[in-house]
Amino acid sequence: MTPAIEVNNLKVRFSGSRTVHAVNDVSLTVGQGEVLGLLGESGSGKSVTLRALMRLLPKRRTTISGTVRVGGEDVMAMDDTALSAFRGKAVSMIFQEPMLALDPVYRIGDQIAESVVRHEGVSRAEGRSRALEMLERVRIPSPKSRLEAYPHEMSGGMRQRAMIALALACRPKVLLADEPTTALDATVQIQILLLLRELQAEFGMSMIFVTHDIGVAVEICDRISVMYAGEVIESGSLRDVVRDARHPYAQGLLASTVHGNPGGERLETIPGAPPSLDIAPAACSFAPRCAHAVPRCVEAPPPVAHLGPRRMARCIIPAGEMAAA
Ligand SMILES: Nc1ncnc2c1ncn2[C@@H]1O[C@H](COP(=O)(O)OP(=O)(O)OP(=O)(O)O)[C@@H](O)[C@H]1O
Repeated sequence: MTPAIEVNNLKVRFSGSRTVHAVNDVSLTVGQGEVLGLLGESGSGKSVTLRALMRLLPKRRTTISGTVRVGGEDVMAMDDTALSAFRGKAVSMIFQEPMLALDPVYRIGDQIAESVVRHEGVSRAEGRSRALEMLERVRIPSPKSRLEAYPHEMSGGMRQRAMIALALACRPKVLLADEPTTALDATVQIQILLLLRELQAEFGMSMIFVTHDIGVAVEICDRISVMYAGEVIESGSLRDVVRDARHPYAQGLLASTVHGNPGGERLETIPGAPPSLDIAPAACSFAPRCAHAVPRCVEAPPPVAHLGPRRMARCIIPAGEMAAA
């Protein structure tokens, strides 16, 4: 079966007052109906990767290479007309800040109806009835009267639900979620995660879910790719990565969270800071912070250890090359 999303060797570089190698050779595959978590600390390139998939990056001073296929379609080859049909119909995106998706000057019902009319060519009345159905699906209280509300008249959690209703109104096959629950308090966060998981299963959507929080990833993801300094350094099933991470950075990231450390031992932090992204990595980006690093780690790119079907780590230790180094 064609994967829902296939990214190969994606590279994104920004050049302005300084050069930023934000995404370095990222490859990802998301199966139909699968939820992939993109996990990593701030600045590791998660959002840029997600935006590249929808071609939402600024055109000026941005260099993108690699291939991106969504539902088998070559996204990099799409012209503006194809892109605007693709966004919101085949693939939708939700954000931490709902006002990036909602227009402050239009009523919620009109925004959803307009999107359905534009993408599906249905009548205005049908668009309105889909808007009502979607507000009901995301369990917004008093959905009929909320059709007439402006975004600023809603609470944060309700705006988040309205954004999800808008994103899913045209039943996209793929949903890209960029930390959609990070700004919410814990109770609302879990409600929104459960809602997303329910809608994902019901609509059979594939998803990439960006988060820096392993606790959130555990609630919603089937698979995990861990990013560090613009690279995917480990991928596998949620269970494999959380229980048996093989890359020293992934191990450190998990040991620094309660979820990765169920024994309740003292939480550890990783000493040092991520590297500057002004040059493309020529060796292991984590080596300067890695307790296991040997000279080879700073001299050449790390080998990719294939640890099983759809399971990999980019490090000499799982690759079994430590002794030879
Ligand atoms: N338009 C841009 N121009 C220049 N640099 C950018 C641009 N967008 C992102 N960057 C840089 O690219 C790098 C990766 O950013 P990205 O937003 O993908 O990180 P992230 O992992 O999503 O972190 P966060 O969770 O903080 O958003 C960062 O160094 C960021 O400053």
